[in-house]
Amino acid sequence: MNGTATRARFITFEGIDGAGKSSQIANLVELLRGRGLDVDQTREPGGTPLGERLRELLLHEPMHLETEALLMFAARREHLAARILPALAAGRWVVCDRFTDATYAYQVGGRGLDEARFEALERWVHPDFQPDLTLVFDLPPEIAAARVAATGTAPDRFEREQRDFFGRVRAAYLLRARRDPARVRVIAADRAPETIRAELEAIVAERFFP
Ligand SMILES: Nc1ncnc2c1ncn2[C@@H]1O[C@H](COP(=O)(O)OP(=O)(O)OP(=O)(O)O)[C@@H](O)[C@H]1O
Ligand SMILES: Cc1cn([C@H]2C[C@H](O)[C@@H](COP(=O)(O)O)O2)c(=O)[nH]c1=O
Repeated sequence: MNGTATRARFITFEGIDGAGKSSQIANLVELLRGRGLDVDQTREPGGTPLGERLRELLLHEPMHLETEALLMFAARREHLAARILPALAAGRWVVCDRFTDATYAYQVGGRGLDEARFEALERWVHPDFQPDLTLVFDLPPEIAAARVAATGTAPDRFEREQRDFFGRVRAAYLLRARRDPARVRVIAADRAPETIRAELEAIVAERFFP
């Protein structure tokens, strides 16, 4: 990648559980730092001490669907105020594992949260603010489930959901991408890691370092 981007950017990674975001996030962060950029890598739910405590509840404690959506946005409000916006203002790039598209995909698409409630929360928590680029890792739920199972770690409340849940989450991500194609890029995640890495690098280069 050549050239210099003018301002710090907010880049988010999305996809169903097991889509393969983690290693590609690490690749991107390494790539950006290699360009001499200051990069803050973070995640949702989480990213702040309070957000990490909310994450524990969200991933393990049974709760009402609307409680889940409210806690996701509560953690996000804190994350924006305490970390994301100050980092961007200071010129640090922010790379985040999941953001509001995940609430649309999981709570609206997966669980059936009323879309108007989601929109009200999004408008409240971050009016006029969206990621500069969102990368949706797309793959069939059965492949993702096999990858998660192969890790051998105990599944959390979301990972224990059935295939049809992840089918709805996947469809909601793709709908969100179709609605905002300038921001959201879909990456076929059922390919070799090196192929995905190369595509990711090309997208970022084209977008920010033309
Ligand atoms: N392209 C790939 N092909 C095959 N396996 C992969 C690929 N990418 C990642 N994996 C493996 O799949 C598993 C899940 O990957 P990873 O943890 O990166 O997914 P994730 O999207 O971050 O998942 P989650 O959202 O559940 O944290 C890991 O064991 C990882 O090594
Ligand atoms: C931000 C956000 C996340 N989720 C779900 C999606 C995942 O199952 C977990 C987070 O775990 P990860 O594997 O570390 O990505 O939380 C959600 O349902 N809604 C959201 O807004």
